[in-house]
Formats: sequence, C-alpha cells, structure tokens
Amino acid sequence: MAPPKLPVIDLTVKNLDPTSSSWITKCDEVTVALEEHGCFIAMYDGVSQDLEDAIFLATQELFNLPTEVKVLNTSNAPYHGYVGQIPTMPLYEGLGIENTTTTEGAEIFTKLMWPSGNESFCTSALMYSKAVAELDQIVMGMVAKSYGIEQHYKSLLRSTVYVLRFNKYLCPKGNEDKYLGMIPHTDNSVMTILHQKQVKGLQIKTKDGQWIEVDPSPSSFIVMAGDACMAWTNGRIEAPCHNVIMEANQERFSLGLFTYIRDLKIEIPQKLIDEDHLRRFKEFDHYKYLEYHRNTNEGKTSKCRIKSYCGI
Ligand SMILES: O=C(O)CCC(=O)C(=O)O
Ligand SMILES: [Fe+2]
Repeated sequence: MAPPKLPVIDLTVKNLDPTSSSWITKCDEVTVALEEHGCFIAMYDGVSQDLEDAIFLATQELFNLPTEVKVLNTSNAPYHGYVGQIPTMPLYEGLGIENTTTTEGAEIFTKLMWPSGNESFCTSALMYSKAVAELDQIVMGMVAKSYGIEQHYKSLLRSTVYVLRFNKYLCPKGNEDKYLGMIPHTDNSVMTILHQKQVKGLQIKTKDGQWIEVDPSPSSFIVMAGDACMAWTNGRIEAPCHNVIMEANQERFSLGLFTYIRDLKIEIPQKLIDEDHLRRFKEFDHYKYLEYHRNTNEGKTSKCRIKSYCGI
C-alpha cells in the first residue's frame, strides 16, 4: 500500500479570489482537509525567497548566541520561552517571540538578545511573522466561511496574538538510524504554521495511527490545528499528534508560528451546536489553558488535554 500523504492545497496569492464562484469549494477543501487530517500542506508565496533566506540566517544568528543570553527569553507559557538541554529531548533547543507580528514584540525580543541592537534580525522576524500570519488569517477565514461563522471569527481575530518559535535540532552523532528530536505532542495553539528548512524530520500521525513524513520546500507551509481549534469547532477539527525524528549527521532548523487568543473567552459558535453536534466543550480562557498545560500533572500527561480541561 502506498504511504499515506497529506493534502496539498494551493494558497498562492494570485490563485485566491474570494469573489470567484469557486471560492466556497476552495474553502470547503481547506476545511475538509483539516477535519480529516488536522493539517494540510499549503503552497504559499507570501514569503519571498529573500525573506526565506533572511529568516533562516536570522535563525542561525540567534542560536549562535551564548546560552546565558538565550535563557533570558523566559515566559509563563509552556514552550514560549527558551527551552534547551532537557533530558527528554537532548537534541532540541528553541526560543519564542511573543506578540511577534507587532513591532513592539519583535523589538523587545531583539533588545533582550542583542542589547546593542540587531536591526536585520528584528526586521526579518517581523516581516516573516506578518507574512505567515496572513496565511493563518486566510486559512481561518476560509474555515469560517465554510462553517458560516465569519462574524464569530472576526471577534476571535481581534483578540489573536502570534508567537514565533525558532527550533533547532542538534546533529545526532552515533550509529542509530533515527533519533528523537521532539516528543510526540499536540500544539496548545488555535493554529500552528510550520516551516522546515531543507532537512526533513517532521512527522504527523494520521487518525488511523500511521506516521506521515513531511518533505521540506521553500514554498510549503504545514498548517496544523492546535488544541484550542478542537474546542472552538466543537470537535470537528482535531489537533494532530506530531513529532520530529532526526537522522544521523544532520542538524535541522524549523520555524513555527502559533496562534493564541488573549483577553477573550473561546466559545463554540452557536452555529456549530445542534442536535447532531451537542456542545462538547465549555468556554475557556486560552492563557489559563496554557497555565494548566504547564503547571498541572493532568495538563502535562492527559491523552487529550483540551478535553480534560474543558470537555463536557
Ligand atoms: O520542528 C518541527 O518541525 C516541529 C516543531 C513543533 O512541533 C513545535 O514547535 O511544536
Ligand atoms: Fe508542535
């Protein structure tokens, strides 16, 4: 049997026309892909080759900083700040910029890492985040259109904040074929958009338990639902389990743009609740959910964290 594949959807800007008669079909294609797999590969041209080069150069520069500088990147939310040298994921190191699509967010982070400034890093991080946030908003808008919940999404969008995470996996040295880069998990975001540079490693688990390897390419972005999306859509879109598997003698870099909702409770749109779809989640505060993920045993170990937190 051929190995399973993820759907690939063309979201290049010139091919997107919300006024065209085929728009709703395209929106449904995105929504069905998310319902069936929790993710899909978007072909997206909003990040130019120059920006792609600049952001991965910036990534290298960031990881080349001394560890005592990188650890200054702290956060109350799990995996928003510096993570490194942890026993369960010895190859992994990561940092995150909060409010990354705002000039202020990008500047605060840059100043923390480079007190005397680093204009090119700051600009690349901001431009990349904005370009990928645009893809997030295209996708979310399409999902909202399919479900007929555009107004509800508009209010969610007003409270949306983005975190950009830089991920590095050290080059494994040894005789094994495969090394664990990142343990299997679901993301605690609403949506995550991942982008990997040259070296593959990301694997996503299908609903029937098979692992799909995702190939890297400059114009492909992996759009993946997070836990909060499952609650928001009343369970229609589930967050897929994914991990990173490394092969020997290669280091790897990836970027993740994560969506969170601040200062607004996430509740299921009324339209998504009916006799066939009874309410499955209570309304919840996304940042309180992140605290639960970080600070409680159940939040760390539950098989379906969002259900344990606010499931009915
Ligand atoms: O490195 C990758 O491709 C995946 C990273 C990831 O899953 C995460 O940051 O949550
Ligand atoms: Fe993840």
